[in-house]
Amino acid sequence: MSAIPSVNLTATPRDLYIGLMTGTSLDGIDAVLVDLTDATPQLLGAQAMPLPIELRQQLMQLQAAAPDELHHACLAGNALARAYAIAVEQLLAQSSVAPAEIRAIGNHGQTVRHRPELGYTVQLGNHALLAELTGITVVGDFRSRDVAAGGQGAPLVPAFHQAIFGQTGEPCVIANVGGIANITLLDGAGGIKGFDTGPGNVLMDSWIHQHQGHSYDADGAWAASGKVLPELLAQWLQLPYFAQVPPKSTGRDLFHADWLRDQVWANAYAPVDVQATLCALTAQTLADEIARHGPGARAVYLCGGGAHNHTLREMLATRLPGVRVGTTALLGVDPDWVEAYAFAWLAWCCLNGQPGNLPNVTGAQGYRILGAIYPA
Ligand SMILES: Nc1ncnc2c1ncn2[C@@H]1O[C@H](COP(=O)(O)OP(=O)(O)OP(=O)(O)O)[C@@H](O)[C@H]1O
Ligand SMILES: CC(=O)N[C@H]1[C@@H]2OC[C@@H](O2)[C@@H](O)[C@@H]1O[C@H](C)C(=O)O
Repeated sequence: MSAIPSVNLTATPRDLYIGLMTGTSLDGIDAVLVDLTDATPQLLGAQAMPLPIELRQQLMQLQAAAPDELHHACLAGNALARAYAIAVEQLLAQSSVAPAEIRAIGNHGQTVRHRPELGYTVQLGNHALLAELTGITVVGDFRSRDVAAGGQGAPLVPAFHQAIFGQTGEPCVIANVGGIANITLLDGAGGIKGFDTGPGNVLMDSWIHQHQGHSYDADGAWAASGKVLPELLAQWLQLPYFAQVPPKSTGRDLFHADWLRDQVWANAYAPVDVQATLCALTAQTLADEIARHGPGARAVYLCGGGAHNHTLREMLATRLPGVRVGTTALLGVDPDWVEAYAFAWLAWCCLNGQPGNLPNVTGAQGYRILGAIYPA
């Protein structure tokens, strides 16, 4: 009698992670579920959840000095943790995955101050409370260790971009256009550079909100109906940040509504032309830095919400003749989920004792394991 073949009914455990991102646009929570079991990571689920309006207002106020801000920051951190927990619950329900199957949540938190030159960067979000509410291990506070090591603490996505998009075989750029824009220059032979180029959508969002009441310029349609003001653009391009050599990072600390108001108050510009000029500022600063630091780039792959801004894409393509301009969808990852995906990956790095920073990008003294772990 031949032996009955044994069947292994125990499925190999998957290495599942959740990534949570609330970025400088303050538009909402991006949550992704990813499988990092092997060398071919997979995005299994994703969803965006708007931030409750009062919490968004609280967070906006915390971007600048405000009365009793420590108290309000702690309360906002708690409210964020509750909102993150809802996003996690919805993501898991939608994906039919139980919390116990998740190895960890990589939680970026909400940046309210970024002052690496003073030795600190602050991302709110009560990680301990999120671990309590979800019963899942949370890894958070990814930037502080890099800052402690003398780095900018940002951008952190270049290592992830290299890991996931590094096989294109040609020099290319991944450009994340969120509130702030950052680029990763991949030379096609393993070399990586990366830094923040300046404003992405943050000023455009603020201006259209002030003049049209919309939270953003859908597809860049309003900007497309205005004309770029060359003198105003030239004035903005004088800002020292744009001439600074990397490592460099920035945020709402530099690019905010008051800065914009100071720039335009003395002239009766048509608001629509200011919008067109702000769009050109984002495109021009991206193009200038790509030409300066990645002159051989053959393609630019956009991600972040700005990837949906057609006017911005056209302005960028015009300023980079001979360079293909598309989105990371061409590389297999939906541009809306790249950042949250990166923080799931950074949580994996932390739990596996791998460094998450690139010292030549952030300026840190060396590779560091990033993040603080709050076990389930
Ligand atoms: N259809 C669209 N057309 C034009 N712009 C859009 C569109 N959809 C989203 N955006 C822009 O993208 C922004 C959100 O982008 P994203 O979520 O990548 O930013 P973030 O993660 O908050 O910022 P950061 O990367 O700086 O932390 C919105 O505020 C808006 O300006
Ligand atoms: C301090 C901070 O939150 N910086 C963000 C912000 O948003 C874009 C740009 O500025 C980038 O430096 C960074 O985020 C991405 C995810 C990063 O660290 O790579």
